[in-house]
Amino acid sequence: MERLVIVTGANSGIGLALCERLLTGDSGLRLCLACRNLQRAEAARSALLTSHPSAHVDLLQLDVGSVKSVLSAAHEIKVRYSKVDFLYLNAGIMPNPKVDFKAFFRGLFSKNVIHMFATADGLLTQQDHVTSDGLQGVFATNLFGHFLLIRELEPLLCQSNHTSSVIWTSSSNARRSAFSLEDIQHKEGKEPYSSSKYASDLLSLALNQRMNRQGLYSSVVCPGMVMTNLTYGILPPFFWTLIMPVMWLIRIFTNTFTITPYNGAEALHWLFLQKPQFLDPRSKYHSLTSGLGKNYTQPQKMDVDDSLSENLYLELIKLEKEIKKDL
Ligand SMILES: NC(=O)C1=CN([C@@H]2O[C@H](COP(=O)(O)OP(=O)(O)OC[C@H]3O[C@@H](n4cnc5c(N)ncnc54)[C@H](OP(=O)(O)O)[C@@H]3O)[C@@H](O)[C@H]2O)C=CC1
Ligand SMILES: CC(C)=CCC[C@@H](C)[C@H]1CC[C@H]2C3=C(CC[C@]12C)[C@@]1(C)CCC(=O)C[C@@H]1CC3
Repeated sequence: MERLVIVTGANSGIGLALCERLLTGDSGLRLCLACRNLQRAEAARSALLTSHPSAHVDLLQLDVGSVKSVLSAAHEIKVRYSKVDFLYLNAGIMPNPKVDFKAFFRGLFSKNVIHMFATADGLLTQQDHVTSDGLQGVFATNLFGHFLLIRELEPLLCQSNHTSSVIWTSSSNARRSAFSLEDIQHKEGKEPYSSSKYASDLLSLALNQRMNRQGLYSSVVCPGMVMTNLTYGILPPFFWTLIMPVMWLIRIFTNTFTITPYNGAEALHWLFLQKPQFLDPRSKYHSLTSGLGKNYTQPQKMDVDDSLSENLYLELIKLEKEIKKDL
């Protein structure tokens, strides 16, 4: 039977590269590009159909940062399809990023230099915004919208004699110290991106604890450092042009500099080929590229624990109730 793969944020970067790779590997599947901008989604669909003319590629309007949009997209999915096999939760934002250059130069001459380039720990802050639902924008987009989508699609994800996979595009920038259970939306701090990605790691664990029995499996991926619209927004364009040769040089020393969206999508694609029952719910699956350009996937244990992940899940359920009450 035809497998259905839904990808959020599929019109550019890692999401689009994943779609390209999925179709190259299995032209028989049905892809659903869930994007906030239908014009950009249509352009992505055309590009995919140019290389795979007989592919089944559907479009769906979905703004994961808007509760109304998530609910109506979920409704549309339930009307169109009878089951979901793979749900890639890939859409993400990092608004108004700022690099701390003092910390960068300090890190450059320390023994932590590789770690700094791999994770950007202590390098990046962002200025968040509040959505029309009254939620913090990064939290709403990177985490909560996707959580609501899973909740709404449970009937299609959890079916008897069927396994489904939800796959989060997390990050090496996910950091426990940026996250607080008392402030899950990260209203107070300056690292909403780091907090939201750590929350996705926690949520994935909670989903596995609660939903494996019903056939739903959740995994977390880190695509490495990839040049996409998101990363291009971090520094001015002329700066990127200037340092691009250095970026390729750094890649010789750190396998986390995957750089191209194709390489970054490695672990996302690898997970598509695995039996989800055999994956480790406490590991993050990293896309890595060797100095010679060979791509591979490697699991690394996450800094997560059961009680924090369960408590986050309960907080999200509470917030879901509050938000739905106000609709
Ligand atoms: N690039 C990197 O080095 C890394 C990226 N990641 C993660 O990878 C994921 C993909 O990002 P990447 O490919 O790099 O960057 P892109 O900016 O190219 O892709 C992000 C995608 O998410 C979409 N998106 C953003 N906001 C929303 C929204 N509210 N509703 C629906 N779609 C939305 C964008 O749509 P639109 O085109 O309309 O803006 C775009 O399609 C993100 O989750 C990011 O955090 C993780 C680690 C490293
Ligand atoms: C040579 C030179 C001056 C490099 C620029 C340094 C930084 C701009 C990069 C160093 C580590 C990078 C990084 C990311 C963005 C760009 C850097 C900060 C990410 C935060 C992008 C999004 C993620 O999810 C993780 C990435 C980790 C590494």
